Amino acid sequence: MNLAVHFGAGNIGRGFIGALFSQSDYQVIFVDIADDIIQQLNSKKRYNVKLATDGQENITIENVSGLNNMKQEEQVIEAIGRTTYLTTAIGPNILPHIAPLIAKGITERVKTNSERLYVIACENQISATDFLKDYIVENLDEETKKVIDGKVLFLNSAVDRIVPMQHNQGSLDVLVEPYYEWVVEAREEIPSVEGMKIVSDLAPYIERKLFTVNTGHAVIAYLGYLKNKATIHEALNDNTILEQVHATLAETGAYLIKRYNLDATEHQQYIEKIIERFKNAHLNDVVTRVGRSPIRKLGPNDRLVRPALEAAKVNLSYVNLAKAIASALHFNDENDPEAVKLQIMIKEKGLQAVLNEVCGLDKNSEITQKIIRNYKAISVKEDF
Ligand SMILES: NC(=O)c1ccc[n+]([C@@H]2O[C@H](COP(=O)([O-])OP(=O)(O)OC[C@H]3O[C@@H](n4cnc5c(N)ncnc54)[C@H](O)[C@@H]3O)[C@@H](O)[C@H]2O)c1
Ligand SMILES: O=P(O)(O)OC[C@@H](O)[C@@H](O)[C@H](O)[C@H](O)CO
Repeated sequence: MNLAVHFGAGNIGRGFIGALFSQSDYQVIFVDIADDIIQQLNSKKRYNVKLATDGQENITIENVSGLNNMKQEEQVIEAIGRTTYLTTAIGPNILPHIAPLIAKGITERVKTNSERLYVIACENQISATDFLKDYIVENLDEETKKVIDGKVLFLNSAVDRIVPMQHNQGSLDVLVEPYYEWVVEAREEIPSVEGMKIVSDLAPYIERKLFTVNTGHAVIAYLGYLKNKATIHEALNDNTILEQVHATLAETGAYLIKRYNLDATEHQQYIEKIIERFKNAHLNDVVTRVGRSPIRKLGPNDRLVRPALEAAKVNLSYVNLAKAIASALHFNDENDPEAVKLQIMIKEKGLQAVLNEVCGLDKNSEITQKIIRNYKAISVKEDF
């Protein structure tokens, strides 16, 4: 049986990527720092993926186990030595922290194993695997750096499945939406995994996903948060929020259609399908999860700022994206370390400096001015 080593036994790890490997007859070793999850994986050796539908269908996931990367380094290195795939779903900010251990695993592996290793970061970030590769290479000695070409293949990917926070403390089971899409960029044949779609150019897929699913999600989360809505589906019941999502996705859509020569009707259907996915009340997806890590989400290459900048470059509207950015700057969840940090930064440095430092926006640019105007409008009047 082939092996897949997956870093991050969280929602996407167990509910999507690990599950697909298991269903494709791979043995799956999850690597995580959460002791309770690792212990349960090793004692139960199985869990259920539950579909967020009226029927709540169950899929049993087997051949799974776990390792703690902080406490079981040697075992992780040994597993990397014999795995076919090494995947992650851990959050883009965590990739630099797991890279040293992966580098150790690769260093040992290439000494004895000539089989190719396939590395895929499954994160909501453009070129996440390229970033992971750079972090890993920084941790390799010169000799290993010379031999990894051809022995380790780093493949970028786009992952799409809504997996909310789980409200089942003590259980490994994961509630997921039925829809999923996993697109991997590869220019040669790679070992097959059920549900993995191979493309030669990922750019249109990842941009379409990030700037539709994740931009739309962010708009609902940040406006929902401002209007005291607990969940995404509840926020979408508010017509002003629903209208704002449509208006913002019309802006990202205009950019995507122009940039990738998409069919406008098909893209509109894609948008409608995604908004229907957001309405799934079985998911009970809280706005604080979807809005989490606002500093990351406000980054220059992420779901809000990048499409606004791209739209501006080609003279397309970004009025509603500017509103979304302004609402993200108001996200003040006290349980979210990045939200807390962002609010302190705004207080101490001012909005213009934060837009420059966090979003990479020029202090005097038109987009900065638009965001500041919207930010102030929200401060004085919450319904906009
Ligand atoms: N949940 C979704 O709907 C969804 C969909 C598509 C993509 N994603 C992306 O997948 C990634 C993971 O998201 P998630 O929702 O599964 O998050 P999650 O918080 O449920 O899972 C992350 C896991 O990583 C583990 N972890 C954190 N730091 C670690 C470390 N240093 N070493 C080992 N393990 C560590 C955590 O313990 C946790 O189990 C993110 O990049 C996210 O954007 C999520
Ligand atoms: O995971 P994040 O924090 O980048 O974004 C939050 C949600 O938008 C995201 O997890 C979606 O549920 C997911 O990307 C759907 O495929």
